[in-house]
Amino acid sequence: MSRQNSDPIALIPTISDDDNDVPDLDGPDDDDDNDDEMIAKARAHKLAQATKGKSLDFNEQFQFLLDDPEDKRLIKHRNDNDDQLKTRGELSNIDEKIAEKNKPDTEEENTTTNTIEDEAFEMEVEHEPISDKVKTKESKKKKSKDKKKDEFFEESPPFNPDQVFSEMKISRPLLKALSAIGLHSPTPIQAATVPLALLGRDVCACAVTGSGKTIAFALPIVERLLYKPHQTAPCTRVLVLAPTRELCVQIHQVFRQLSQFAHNITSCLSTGGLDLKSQEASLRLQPDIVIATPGRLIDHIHNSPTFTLQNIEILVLDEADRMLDEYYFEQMKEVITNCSRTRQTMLFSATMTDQIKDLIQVSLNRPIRLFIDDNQSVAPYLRQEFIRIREHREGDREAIIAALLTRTFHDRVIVFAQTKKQCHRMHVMLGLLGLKIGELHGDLNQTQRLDTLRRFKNEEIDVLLATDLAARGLDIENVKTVINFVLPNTLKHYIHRVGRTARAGKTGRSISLVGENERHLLKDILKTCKVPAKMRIIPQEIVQIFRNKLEELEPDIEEILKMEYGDKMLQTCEAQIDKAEKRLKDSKTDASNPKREWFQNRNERIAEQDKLRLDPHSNKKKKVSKEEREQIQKMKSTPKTADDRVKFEMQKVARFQTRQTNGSSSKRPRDSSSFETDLTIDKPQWRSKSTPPAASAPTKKSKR
Ligand SMILES: Nc1ncnc2c1ncn2[C@@H]1O[C@H](COP(=O)(O)OP(=O)(O)OP(=O)(O)O)[C@@H](O)[C@H]1O
Repeated sequence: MSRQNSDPIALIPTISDDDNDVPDLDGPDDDDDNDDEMIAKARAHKLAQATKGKSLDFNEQFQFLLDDPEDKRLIKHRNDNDDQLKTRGELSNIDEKIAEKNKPDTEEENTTTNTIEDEAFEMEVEHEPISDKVKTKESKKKKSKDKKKDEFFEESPPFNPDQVFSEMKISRPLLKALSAIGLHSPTPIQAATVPLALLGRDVCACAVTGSGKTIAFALPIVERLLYKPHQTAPCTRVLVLAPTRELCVQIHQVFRQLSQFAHNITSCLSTGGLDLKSQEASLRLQPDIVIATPGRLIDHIHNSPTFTLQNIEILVLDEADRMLDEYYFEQMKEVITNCSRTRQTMLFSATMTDQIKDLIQVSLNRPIRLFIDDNQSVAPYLRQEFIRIREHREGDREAIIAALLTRTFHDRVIVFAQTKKQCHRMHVMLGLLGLKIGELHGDLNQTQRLDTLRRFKNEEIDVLLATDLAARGLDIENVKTVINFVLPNTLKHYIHRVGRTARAGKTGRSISLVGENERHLLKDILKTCKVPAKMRIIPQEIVQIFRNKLEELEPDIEEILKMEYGDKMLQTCEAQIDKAEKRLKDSKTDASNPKREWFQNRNERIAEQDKLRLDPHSNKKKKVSKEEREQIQKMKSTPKTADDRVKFEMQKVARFQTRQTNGSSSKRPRDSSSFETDLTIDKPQWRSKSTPPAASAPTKKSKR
């Protein structure tokens, strides 16, 4: 018992004591624990206590989906597989290729597939007692240290968590809009933020994923715009920045919903991937609200003559910690220096880090700290499960994903992979197993990305395979399960990924595959668990069946990937020809088409990109030795095994982590003075409210 207590990730068994088949997450050392019933009961009681009375956070109108899909997991796998084979909705190119492969060309081929499915089915029914088992794992709770009072922040005044929207100082058109969306009472972050934001205060807000942060900033913004002076010339007064295009689209939709009865409020998107000219035309109309990704916004600042941020009254950084990390550092610096100095600034995220103190110190005015949850919490009704991958069994991962999706978690699932390549491969692989799949990552064009999201939202596809592009902010209704093919780079990444489920007071489940090399992050995750995590065990026999199945599919997978590669090459050539033609045409009308400008010159831009690269080999400009080149070539050409593919995924995580721990060479200095210096060199008094805004921003303009 004492050993169990001292073990940071001790297990509470939830299965019968005499079942010796169940491996332990902590390895052979812990296999002989006594499964002490007393402890189990005490912890179950604790769990019940911990989860009691949480409904206060949300409306009573909310539906809590408490029926546990675990209970239904052994039902009718065969029928489900058949159902999944039925096509629904439009098929993309890759889906057509998969469907072609899946077509029963000959009777013989069909029988083989059936036999495999039969085996899988029989195996599961025969060995039902050893099907997936789940053990409970309790976190070792760290006693929270006394939080140091922060010198930069003002403490938040108390707020009333029980009020309804109609009791807040909100105008009729907004109340009508809230009621039309079906919202009646604010979530805690909304109750805390709205009154302060209406007073024009700067805030730094942190609340768990899915807790309604978007409405927390959108509501007071719309309210304030309702009272804009009538006779003034139109100008852009609100800027919301978010890290991904999809998130911007979503925030834009929320603003439109909230302002549906306020006819004089206009908003516009400014994100990459969408048509530049039509965006320029929209921005010329001076919409009240612009929702943007930083890169495209900077493009407009420098190249759309009438667009300026000098009239910005409210600046919101959604996913603020991401917006202020090294990837966006230079761009954010540029945006913030261009914004009016007298603005109100609001920062929101589920994971605020100390890094953003740099910005708070220099750019926020007496900010109020609104931490509804600590910055390491996952959603309250999230059930966290982990599947242990033993050493030398790394190649099981794809088979385990296939087993989970075909046997247990059939729809409303997001699977996260580390690389675009793995996402794409799994799309083909799972498609050949008859599942309805979509992929979402940076290798797709914007139309494909938005189309995949639409199809997942409309339930035309059951499983969304995504990279971290989809990890932050996306609010997709009723996502039941999030699966991590490998654990992500950091705890923060994990919190955002699993936050795609269990949103707005609903339940959800995350399942993460954890190998030996990922145990350190697992321990960090378990330390933050308020509700004991579970360990899911998939019998090795089942895993083997799926491995065999995937091995049989391998030639088809490779063929489809090859065809895809050919198509992609063709598309790239076509795009290059189009670009060349356009350049030729433009050069004839050069005077009317001045070159677009960027805030960095070419060399600065290349140096910036090089610094941000995780993979030094991907730098085409860098001189690579002959041996290195041969090694890269070998790596690319060797047909990869399932183990190799996982290794590749893990390498990416490792590269990120290495850079985080010792990456001073690639990372910018993050001390506050550097940020302050960066921001104040050009504008010594840029935050001073007494100083009127500069007529034009003193930015470096250079040819792009
Ligand atoms: N007051 C409310 N009552 C009920 N539901 C709400 C309320 N406010 C927001 N929601 C719903 O909660 C869901 C999550 O909201 P939102 O996307 O703003 O979360 P978030 O906190 O920004 O999450 P993330 O950290 O993942 O970005 C949305 O579907 C939204 O409609």
